Amino acid sequence: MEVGFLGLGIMGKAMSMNLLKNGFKVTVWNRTLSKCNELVAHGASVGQTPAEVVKKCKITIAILSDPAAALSVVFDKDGVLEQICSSKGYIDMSTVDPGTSCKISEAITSKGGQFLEAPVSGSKQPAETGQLVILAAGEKALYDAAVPAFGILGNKSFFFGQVGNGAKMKLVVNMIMASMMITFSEGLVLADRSGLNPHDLLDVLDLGAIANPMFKGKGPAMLQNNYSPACPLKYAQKDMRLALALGDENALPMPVAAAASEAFKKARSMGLGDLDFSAVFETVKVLKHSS
Ligand SMILES: NC(=O)C1=CN([C@@H]2O[C@H](COP(=O)(O)OP(=O)(O)OC[C@H]3O[C@@H](n4cnc5c(N)ncnc54)[C@H](OP(=O)(O)O)[C@@H]3O)[C@@H](O)[C@H]2O)C=CC1
Ligand SMILES: O=CCCC(=O)O
Repeated sequence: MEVGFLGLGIMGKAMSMNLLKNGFKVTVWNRTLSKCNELVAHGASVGQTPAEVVKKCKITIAILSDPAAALSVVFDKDGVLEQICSSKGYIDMSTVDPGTSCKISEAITSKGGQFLEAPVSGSKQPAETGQLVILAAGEKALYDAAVPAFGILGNKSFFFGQVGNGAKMKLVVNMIMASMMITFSEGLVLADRSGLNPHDLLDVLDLGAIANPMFKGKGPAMLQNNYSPACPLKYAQKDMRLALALGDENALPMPVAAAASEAFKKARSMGLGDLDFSAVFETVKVLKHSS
């Protein structure tokens, strides 16, 4: 099966590599074209534009930084819309808001194409090992056609019905994750300031009811000030912004998420946006020092 792949960042590079290694023919495109070279070395073809990729492939997958990037790749000159047609499908796996997804869906379907949103839960390592959780919604026939690819990229795929539901699910999950990261950071600092060993706290947490892969995976690195990016902080802040907007639309007060969002904004203002989102720990350390 031949698929197109747009966006070779942390996630897209790992995901397209998995498809290649598992027998898919893949044609890739990235805004910075030089990032295609590593995939070419593993057998990928390159399209010079998103339109060229769509022209060549029956199904094209994208995973791009944010709503502006997702829209640009579809609507701008040489974009997806120029070549999408009734025999083709477009799957956007970027984390965006439901409104952005619906806008892309309307444009694709108005030209006869099929559209699926399919954001993912899981970060760099699950992308590398094909262990993502895929949160799809939109055209069911395209979902069914994509199941073989999703089986390589992830260990579980969900289909949530109409476009927007996948985006909403992803934002709810990431809102919980980012809020947990703030509480975790405060706990680590509180343990330290009150005379406990924060490494002991990690051990205790891992044995109890709130043990989870995020605390276990990121905690030891955070205590060493190691924030090598798996999920860049600027995206966690983007996701909090989009999740709070979803809360606004539903008139839902979310005071904990709002406070967490402010911490991520603070971290970006400190220049930490390209580090892993666990670097928000630095804002908690600063606040606790100054009080
Ligand atoms: N990293 C993670 O752990 C996870 C990330 N996500 C989501 O997946 C998406 C991608 O994340 P990730 O791979 O980490 O991000 P990266 O920053 O590593 O990659 C971003 C990609 O988007 C491209 N891009 C940015 N702006 C534009 C634009 N205007 N036009 C065209 N292409 C553009 C970049 O191209 P270029 O190389 O030229 O800059 C690059 O290919 C985001 O929506 C993120 O929220 C979801 C789950 C986990
Ligand atoms: O969007 C980033 C999510 C990271 C994760 O699910 O571990």
